[in-house]
Amino acid sequence: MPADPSRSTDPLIELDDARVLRDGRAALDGLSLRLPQGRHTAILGPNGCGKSTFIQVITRQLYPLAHADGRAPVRILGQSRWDVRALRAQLGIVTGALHEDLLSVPELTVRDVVLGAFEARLAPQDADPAPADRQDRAAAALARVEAAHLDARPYAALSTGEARRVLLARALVHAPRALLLDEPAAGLDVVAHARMLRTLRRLARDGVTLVLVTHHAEELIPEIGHVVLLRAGRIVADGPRADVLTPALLARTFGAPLRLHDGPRPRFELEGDDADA
Ligand SMILES: Nc1ncnc2c1ncn2[C@@H]1O[C@H](COP(=O)(O)OP(=O)(O)OP(=O)(O)O)[C@@H](O)[C@H]1O
Repeated sequence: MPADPSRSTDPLIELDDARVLRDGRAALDGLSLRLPQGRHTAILGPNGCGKSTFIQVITRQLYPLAHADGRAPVRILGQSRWDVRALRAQLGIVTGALHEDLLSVPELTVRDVVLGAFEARLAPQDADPAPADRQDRAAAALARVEAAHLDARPYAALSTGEARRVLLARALVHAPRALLLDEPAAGLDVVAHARMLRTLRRLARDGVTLVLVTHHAEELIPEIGHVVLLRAGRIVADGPRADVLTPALLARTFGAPLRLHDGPRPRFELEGDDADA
């Protein structure tokens, strides 16, 4: 990362012909993408299109093949190499995989989970108790997502909706400029779902850039003005929301006649779908 990445005006995420093989097959097949700071973007596509692979590339759990000419296939804020801790301070990440990892340590409290972000670990280990400024920031991050009351609860005992808010607080504790969110409202009940979308809208309006990776239409909150459609590890379309979410491009992406009813509560309609069939 640069000496002071907080001043960088480089694109948030750049992929240059990124190719990732899994079991010998291309999960990302020459993906080129440029997501600038300040633009809320959704990466949308069906199961298996490469969304999780994309996230794992950003979190450095997977690496694209190197280019023969030395070009970097992935850059974040202009850097092709980055330290995980420095990255988290710029780009908070909320994924189901992180949730699973946190569940593997049953004694963690919610406060531990948020404090762990300062050390890029599941739980804090540097000092016990953590320094007062970190405690204050953890409390503020929990309050920001209306989860202050969960502070002392065991993370493993939370409901899905509560845990999702805590993950969001953990991602926000560094006041990152951007959030990378993997299906942030999936699996939540109707109230938790609406609350999560409301929180995301507020964060977007507060100036946190959102990069949302999803196949759920309802997560396309109005602040998302740019959409990238992905199919089989390739880009089908990349452009302004209204230009991209067309029946023709959605059909090409999902392989079926799909229409988006856009608006405050976007939803997909599969044409010809008959509940009695
Ligand atoms: N651990 C793995 N080993 C081998 N192949 C994998 C692995 N994980 C994913 N793949 C393959 O890589 C491709 C992209 O998968 P990926 O999980 O990135 O898609 P996705 O869009 O996140 O799907 P979903 O919406 O179902 O989570 C798929 O063809 C998938 O079968």
